Amino acid sequence: MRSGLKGVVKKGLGEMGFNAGGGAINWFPGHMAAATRAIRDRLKLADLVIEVRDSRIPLSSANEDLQPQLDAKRRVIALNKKDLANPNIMHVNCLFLASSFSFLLLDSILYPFDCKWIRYFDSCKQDCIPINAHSKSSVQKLLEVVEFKLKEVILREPTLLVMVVGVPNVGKSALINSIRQIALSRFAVQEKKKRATVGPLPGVTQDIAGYKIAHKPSIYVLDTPGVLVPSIPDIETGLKLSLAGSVKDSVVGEERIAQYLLAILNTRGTPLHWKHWNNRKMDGIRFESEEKHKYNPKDLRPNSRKPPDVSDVVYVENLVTEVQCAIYKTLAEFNGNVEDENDLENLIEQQFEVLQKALKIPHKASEARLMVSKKFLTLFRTGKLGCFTLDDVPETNTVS
Ligand SMILES: Nc1nc2c(ncn2[C@@H]2O[C@H](COP(=O)(O)OP(=O)(O)OP(=O)(O)O)[C@@H](O)[C@H]2O)c(=O)[nH]1
Repeated sequence: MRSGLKGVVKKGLGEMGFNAGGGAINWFPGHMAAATRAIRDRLKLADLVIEVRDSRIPLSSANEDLQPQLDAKRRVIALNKKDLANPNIMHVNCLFLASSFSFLLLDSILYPFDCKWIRYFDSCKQDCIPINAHSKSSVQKLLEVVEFKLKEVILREPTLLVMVVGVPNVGKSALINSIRQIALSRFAVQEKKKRATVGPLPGVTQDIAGYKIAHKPSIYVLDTPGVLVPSIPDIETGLKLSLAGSVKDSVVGEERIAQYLLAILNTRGTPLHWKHWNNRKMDGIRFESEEKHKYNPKDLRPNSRKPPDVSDVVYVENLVTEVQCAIYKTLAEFNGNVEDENDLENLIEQQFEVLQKALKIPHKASEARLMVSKKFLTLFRTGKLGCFTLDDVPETNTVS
């Protein structure tokens, strides 16, 4: 980890003060403890497990406590939300299965040179496929892998159980709904059409629910509540999980998560690339901060009865451009060293100020900083700021 970022992350420990012992980020409410026990029990019966992880954090979104049990099962890791991850390392053609399924491997020519994550999981002999749970074709590819892995068992078992597990908010329910849609069209399953509940906040699913997706043999998929480990190993993993939305915002605090995001962007120099994306627009940017918008922090639109002149899409596009322009300018004009903890903190403070303006949050708003953080995080989480992969590929296992 870069030194400036490390300092900010470390400082977060003291300032957040989650517990007297040093402030680890943990979210393990009662329902998660109960769900973890139930998942462990059901895992014994599962014929195959789809472990859903977040493509932006392929390692940090693994539930480490469940790994020994998952290692012993037929498993496919679905790296979901690939549309939000860096495409260079989550390329759409990067269906890569471990050597036991080598005949399904795509020709190596199809791999972009830096398809590092896919290569990493291959080096661990772990079947993995990047997906977008909302895309039928993407889920279809996952199903092909699942069916292939179940081929032997399908011949001898009348009923099969596929479990979908993962940390909160990685898209398990969205995936199950897509699987059911595909299955209903393919197998004409005679069953009342119930849907798994999908939501933007973590912890939506609190019960284990089964959905029949095929008959002869009957195949059931089990949706499970997202579960974290009782003790997240280090603060940076906790911050990454928070940034991806797997830890409830109130556990860490939106401001701290937004500061972490800014620290990542600055130390990676990401805003310097935004200049090129927005080159045409940047010249014409007008800051409209003096306009007094009543603001609803839950979404990105002003809470005004009169709709904005421009369409919603254009409004959000302009907002994104203004935000990117503001962050770019502060970084480009910054005389300090982003690798220095104090300098980086000063820069982030400046960026909070310009963000307030760019996000059109009134100067006197009592909770302006919180509103800036919420809006900024929403832009990141919806992919409006671009695609990011926050975890680094472990070097020791990377195939060169
Ligand atoms: N961009 C994008 N968003 C997704 C994708 N899959 C799911 N989502 C969104 O992520 C959020 C969480 O999805 P859920 O399916 O509720 O996640 P979950 O894992 O079931 O969540 P818990 O109930 O907390 O365990 C929702 O807003 C989904 O629309 C994806 O592939 N890409």
